[in-house]
Order: sequence, then structure tokens, then C-alpha cells
Amino acid sequence: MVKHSPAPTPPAEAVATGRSPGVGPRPPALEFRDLGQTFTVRGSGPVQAIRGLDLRIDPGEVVALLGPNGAGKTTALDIALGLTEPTEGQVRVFGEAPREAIEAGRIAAVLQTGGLLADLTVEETVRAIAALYRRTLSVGEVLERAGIAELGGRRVARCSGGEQQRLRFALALLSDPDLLILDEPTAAMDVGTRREFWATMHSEAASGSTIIFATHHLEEAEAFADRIVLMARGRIVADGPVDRVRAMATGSRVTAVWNPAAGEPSPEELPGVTAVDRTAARVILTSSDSDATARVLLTETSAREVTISARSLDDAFVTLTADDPADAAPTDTAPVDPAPTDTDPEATR
Ligand SMILES: Nc1ncnc2c1ncn2[C@@H]1O[C@H](COP(=O)(O)OP(=O)(O)OP(=O)(O)O)[C@@H](O)[C@H]1O
Repeated sequence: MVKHSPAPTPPAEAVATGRSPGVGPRPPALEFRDLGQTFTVRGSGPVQAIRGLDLRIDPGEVVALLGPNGAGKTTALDIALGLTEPTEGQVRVFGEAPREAIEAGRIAAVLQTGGLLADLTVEETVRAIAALYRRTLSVGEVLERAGIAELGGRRVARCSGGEQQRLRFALALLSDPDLLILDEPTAAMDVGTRREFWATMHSEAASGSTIIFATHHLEEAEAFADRIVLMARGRIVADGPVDRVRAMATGSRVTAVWNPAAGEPSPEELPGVTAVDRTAARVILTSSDSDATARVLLTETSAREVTISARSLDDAFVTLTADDPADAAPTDTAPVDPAPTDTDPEATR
């Protein structure tokens, strides 16, 4: 888990009033309010890519935007970058319209694809883009920060996919942005390059940048982000710290032969339990914290033959994001599918 440097301590006056002198309260790095995006497609019906999205990301957070194909991740990021004007709702970047934030150099993006000129060298590419800005970091510094200082003289055409992606990252760093947006930045990278890329991003995050990245890889989100926003069909279906969302996505099934006696807790009261089912012989609990559930069952109740069934992370992720969006609460309390499967490997405790 990445540890961030703490936000700068405001002066006492600012603490007392909740405001910084002269500049007002610190606005969120990114805020969507009741955001909606409907695309009109000629020859077919409208496509609702984003529906009623409320999201607030504070400065210094590292947030992974997860979800299956078509969930609306790219559309949401495009709106944050001012590339798409939302059809409903509001978007603010550090309290401003996205275009203003971009003009002020406060937000930058590393997109999956993006024109790089094959015949320029890495350094020439950075110099060419730097010339478009009024003020930038030095070319040497961004190459260093992107981990490609030794590639300055190499032609872009000779760079690997991962190196080209680092070059895009160097370009994004030129304006020394406070908010970095990465849309599937490692999609074209092999495992080793991917690891190196995230190591570089770690140091950016450690210096206090806000980072939002879209990914399909739950493991990548888990390794790098401290918050996951899980989207499906244009809505948020889960939002919270990585451990919490991971627990929701990996919710286990705990079963026991148990008929609660007087004085024992009810199944619903056990820690981590999100759903309770019964068969003639057993009580079946869906739990976000199977260890805690089983511990109380074994130590504080008359339950016996306690079993825990692990669900695969991928299966759980699919279940969570495949829910009917109309039923999915846009909060961090999305339910985990309680349906047990016969093929779960069971471990008896
Ligand atoms: N310009 C467009 N015109 C019409 N429909 C669009 C447009 N852009 C996106 N969509 C549709 O909006 C929905 C959300 O797409 P989006 O690209 O935001 O999803 P995503 O989560 O980024 O998917 P992926 O993981 O595949 O990149 C999809 O149904 C997509 O087909």
C-alpha cells in the first residue's frame, strides 16, 4: 500500500475557520455531481454511458476506477479531462471547470493511445510538447521522474510499448500537475514493465499527487490504490478503501449446523455477515469477514461443523458488477451475491 505524505498543515487561522486565508476551503481534486452522459447513436437508441454519478476525490488520494467493458470508466475520465461535455450534472476539478484546470496545468492525463511521432527521439518529443506550455518543469527532470532519463536519445519508434507509455507519462508531468489521470496505463505492458511503471507512479503518489487510474486488473488496483471505485453500467456499485471493497468482492460463505439457543447472538448479528440463508440442516452465512464470523461462531455459540467456502476473486468481481444497476446502491454497501455454488472448495474448521 502506498503511503502518502500528509497534506500540508494549514496555518492555525485556517484550522480555526476551516478556510485558508484568502483562498477559501480546499476544494476536492475531482467532483462529479449527479453526472449523466447519454450518447446519441445514429441508427440505434441512445446509450446511457453514465447515470447519476456522484463522486468526490480529495487531494492526495490514489483511486482505482474498476469495472467491466462498457462500465463508463473512460467516459467519466474524458469528462474529468474536459474532452466530453456531460449531458447532465456537474464536474469540477479543484473547484474549476476541467478546461480551466487544464489551462492552469493542474490536471494531466496518460491515455492508453496517443500520438507520438515515431521519428523524434524521446528528448525531442518532450521538448516539442514543452514548447506548447508557458511554464514547465525542465526536460531533464520529467525524463528522470518518468524513469527514462537514459532513453533521451532513442527514437520513439525504437522504444518498447512500456517505454512509450513512460514517455506519455513524462509528457503528462511537464506541467507538474496536481491531478494525474491514467486510462488503463499498463494495458500494453508485460508483467515486468508493468511493475516498473507502478514503481515510478509510487514516487509520484508519495510526493502528494492525486492519481486516478482506470484498470481491468483487480490486483493492480489492490497493489497501488488506496481507494477503489467500482463501476458497472454507468453507475458506481462499490466505493471504498481497497480492503473494504476487496472484502465485499471476496465475500465468503460460512456454514454451520446451528440452532441459536437463548442468549446466543442471532446469525444476523455476527461480525461480517451480510446475508443469512437456511437449509433444513445448516445455516448459511455470506460474510465479508469469514475469519471473524467463524471465530464468534466457534467461541461464543453452540454452532458445530463450521465450514468456510472461498469464492474466486474474479467470480465475485463479475457477480458484483453484473448486478442490475437499478438494484445496485451507489454506495459502499453493495451486497455480495449470497448464492452458494456447489463447486466451491470447502475447508472445515
Ligand atoms: N462516443 C460514443 N458514442 C456512443 N457510445 C459511446 C461513446 N463512447 C462510449 N460509448 C458507450 O458508452 C458506454 C461506456 O463506454 P466507456 O468507454 O466509457 O466504458 P469503459 O468502462 O471505459 O469500457 P472499457 O473498459 O471497455 O474501456 C459503452 O456502452 C460505450 O459503447
